[in-house]
Formats: sequence, structure tokens, C-alpha cells
Amino acid sequence: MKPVRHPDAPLPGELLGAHYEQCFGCGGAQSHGLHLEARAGEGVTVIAEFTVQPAHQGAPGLAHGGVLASALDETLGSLNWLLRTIAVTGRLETDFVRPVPVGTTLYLEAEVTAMAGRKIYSTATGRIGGPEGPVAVRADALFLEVEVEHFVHHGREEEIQAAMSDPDQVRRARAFEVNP
Ligand SMILES: CCCCC/C=C\C/C=C\C/C=C\C/C=C\CCCC(=O)SCCNC(=O)CCNC(=O)[C@H](O)C(C)(C)COP(=O)(O)OP(=O)(O)OC[C@H]1O[C@@H](n2cnc3c(N)ncnc32)[C@H](O)[C@@H]1OP(=O)(O)O
Repeated sequence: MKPVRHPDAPLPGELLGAHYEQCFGCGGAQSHGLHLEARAGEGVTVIAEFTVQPAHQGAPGLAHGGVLASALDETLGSLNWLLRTIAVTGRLETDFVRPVPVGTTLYLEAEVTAMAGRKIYSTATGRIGGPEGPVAVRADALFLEVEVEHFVHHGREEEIQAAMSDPDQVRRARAFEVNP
């Protein structure tokens, strides 16, 4: 099935914000996190930027591959905002095409390519040097739609309680709820 942007999705260019303040990918409360900032694009696409910090190294002066995969995963996850669904990564296949030095800004783009029942297929690229620069990383992913209970059931009690007693977090979780 062709992906369809939800009628109440954020407008193209709109900053999506963090889905959870403690998220390693997008949260403001993680000092060594990626602090990835994503914006809605046209259709079912998002764009995002992330600058590699010294805390993200694998080899001297170069980004760790797992961190780059996290940046792709987070960007792909942000597509949830445009579908207004809650989905988690089931599969993430990553190509590392060029090394990414510390200090580099990665220009990321992600798009939903197909949907089938609870399955959401998507693809992403990360470019260096500018939004039109060469591709350094890319990924194909399968996300699976889940109920909000997925997090309540599997998460650790203390973080769940803290999230549920934070009105901002409850508001953010509602923004994802499936309500056609
Ligand atoms: C109270 C506080 C709440 C706070 C939350 C608030 C907001 C957050 C909401 C949304 C988040 C928004 C943005 C997120 C942004 C970025 C985050 C990055 C995303 C992540 O980083 S998220 C963490 C990593 N992620 C996981 O932690 C998942 C662990 N995992 C599981 O939880 C299960 O594994 C699950 C649910 C994935 C599937 O389990 P399941 O039981 O539902 O699925 P099931 O087996 O029924 O399969 C159904 C069909 O999918 C096919 N299928 C399944 N898995 C497949 C695979 N791997 N490869 C190929 N096909 C696969 C089957 O083959 C079948 O296909 P078919 O229908 O054709 O037979």
C-alpha cells in the first residue's frame, strides 16, 4: 500500500521536537545524545541534522558506526509523526559508504516507501558537506506498529512512572496515537 501522510501531520518545514526528553537520539536531557533535530518534509518524508561530537567516536576522530546507525534509526523513527502512529524498529539494514569525522554535520533524509498492515517500510540517507553532498550512510528499515502499551509493558517501572506523570510526555505520546 502506498504511504499516506496523516491529515493532522505537522506541516512541511515544521520542527518535530523530541518524542521523549531522555531519548538518546532526539532528547534534550541526554548530555552525550545525538540531539538530532528533525523537520517534516513533503509527503511522508522528514529531514534531520546531527553533528558528530567527540563522545560519538569509534576510531580516532571518526564517528562510531553504531552512532551513525542510531542517527538513521532516529530519523526513520521520526516518520511516525507524519503517519501519527507508534512504531518501533524491527529491522535496520545499514550501509556505511564513507567515514564521518568528528565535527561533521550529517544531513539526513527519510521516507516511508510502503505500508502493509502493521509493517512500515522506509529508507534513509545521511549526506556530508551539505544537504546535496555525497552519501556517507544509508539504511533500509522495517518498523512495526505497536500500541502504547508496548512501552508500558516492556519499559522499566521508574521511567514509565516518570513519563506518565509528566504532562508534556503524555501530550507527546497522544500526538502519535492512531485516530483516523
Ligand atoms: C508511557 C510512555 C510512552 C512514551 C512513548 C511515547 C512516544 C513514543 C512513540 C513513538 C516513538 C516515536 C518516534 C520514535 C523515534 C525514534 C526511535 C527509534 C526507534 C527505535 O529504535 S525502537 C527500539 C528498537 N526496537 C525494538 O525495541 C523492537 C523490539 N522488537 C519487538 O518489540 C518486536 O519484535 C516487534 C514489535 C518489532 C515485532 O513483534 P510482533 O510480535 O508485534 O510482530 P509479529 O511477530 O507479529 O510480526 C508481524 C509481522 O512483522 C514481521 N516482522 C517482525 N519483525 C521482523 C523483523 N525483524 N524482520 C522482518 N520482519 C519482521 C513478521 O514476519 C510478521 O509479518 P507477517 O505479518 O507478514 O507474517
